[in-house]
Amino acid sequence: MSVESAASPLRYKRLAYVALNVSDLARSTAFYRDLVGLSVSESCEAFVALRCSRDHHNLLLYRGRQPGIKRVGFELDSVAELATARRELEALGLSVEALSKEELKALRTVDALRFRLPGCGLCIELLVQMMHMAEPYRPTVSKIERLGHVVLNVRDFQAAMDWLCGKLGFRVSDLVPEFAAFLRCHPNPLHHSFAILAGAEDHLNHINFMVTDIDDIGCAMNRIKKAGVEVVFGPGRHQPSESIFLYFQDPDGMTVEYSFGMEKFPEFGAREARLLEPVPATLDSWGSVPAPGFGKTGRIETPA
Ligand SMILES: CC(C)c1ccc(C(=O)O)c(O)c1O
Ligand SMILES: [Fe+2]
Repeated sequence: MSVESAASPLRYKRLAYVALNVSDLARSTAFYRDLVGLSVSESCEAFVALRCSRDHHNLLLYRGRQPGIKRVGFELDSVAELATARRELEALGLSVEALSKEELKALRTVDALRFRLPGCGLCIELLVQMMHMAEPYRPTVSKIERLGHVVLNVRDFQAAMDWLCGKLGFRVSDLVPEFAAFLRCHPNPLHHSFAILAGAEDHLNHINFMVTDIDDIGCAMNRIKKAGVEVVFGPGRHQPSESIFLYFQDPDGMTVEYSFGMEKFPEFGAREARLLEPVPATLDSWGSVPAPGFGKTGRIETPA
């Protein structure tokens, strides 16, 4: 299995936000605010916007018939880079959607486009400049550093790899052959902002928030258990990114991860992707075992 990434004109600044469909907007808003520790920037007819940074939103919650992932947004550096990305995506034969002025205004974003990842159909938004809020994000129950990554299970692992790394400019940081690929959105230095796992179905596996302190992991475990929320994996340490982690379930059963620590890569001269042994210790060197509900719930929204 190849771990090569093709040179691509697509250059990502960072993972900016994830949009989820939830069955009960008020219940999920309370969960992500009070237990996860995000702050609500806005609640409008279409969505609730929450953040863990100066951005207007790092998480958007939409009322949806089936819980799952609606889209994921990556920020690019400039309007010029967005124009390059549009040409590149169209040259790849993808159908690129422009956002209406109204939607850009509602999303507090200068410009953006959307396309779907062939295969699983995930809607990917590329955006430029989300509004910075006047007030800094004030951590509450946990010192969240950023929205860290999004992980999907995909039926056709190799096809997803070919698109993401062969055409869309993601780089492989680590590969567990035929099982998992941890991808960085080059030239962003984080070990992974996106990952795919081989699965029987296409679905969301989990979303991740990175915390600034190991105590945030320990305190979260007790806070979450006390609230009657199921811990579905951990605490433990991942070998790929070297992070310490804890996974728990949101009110719809979608999996949320907190992690502390992550390897960073330079833009040039980065180490090669490693081939990691497909054994449980690769995923957790402390030896915890995922519960049956880990990473199971979350439909990928595709057009009706
Ligand atoms: C168990 C899942 C797929 C996993 C494995 C490794 C890392 C990491 O190295 O950071 C993750 O974040 C994961 O979610
Ligand atoms: Fe993760």
